Amino acid sequence: MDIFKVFHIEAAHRLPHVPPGHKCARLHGHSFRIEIHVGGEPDPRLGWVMDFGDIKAAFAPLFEALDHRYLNDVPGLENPTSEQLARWVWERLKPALPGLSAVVVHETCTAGARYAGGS
Ligand SMILES: Nc1nc2c(c(=O)[nH]1)N=C([C@H](O)[C@H](O)COP(=O)(O)OP(=O)(O)OP(=O)(O)O)CN2
Ligand SMILES: [Zn+2]
Repeated sequence: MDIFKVFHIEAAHRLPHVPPGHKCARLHGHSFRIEIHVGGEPDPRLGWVMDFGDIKAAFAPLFEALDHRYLNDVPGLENPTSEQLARWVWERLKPALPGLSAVVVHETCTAGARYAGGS
């Protein structure tokens, strides 16, 4: 079973390593949608894998670090692509949320990245 909780983050960024003239070199912003997925078997009595509220509590420090920020200024996000953001969230959330199974970052309605550990 895989459960998920969705967070919305407003943030600005620019991509410093794109080719000359690429639009994403310019400062711009997104309403990022971040899905936090947790895997496991539902507890037989409670009927849930874990309380969605506990996912929210675990993600809270990261929400604070990302929401209404210039992502390039956040340590570890100097090149804030969707891929790097998904990995950044995973690495910081996994210790607090051992059942974490995937981090999905929607940068726009049509584009994003999914990270589930590994490469
Ligand atoms: N692999 C990646 N490619 C791009 C990333 C990224 O993080 N990983 N980021 C960008 C830009 O930040 C851009 O804001 C989003 O790109 P894009 O989907 O091209 O944005 P559009 O809104 O213009 O997309 P359309 O659906 O074509 O209108 C670029 N690439
Ligand atoms: Zn962008």
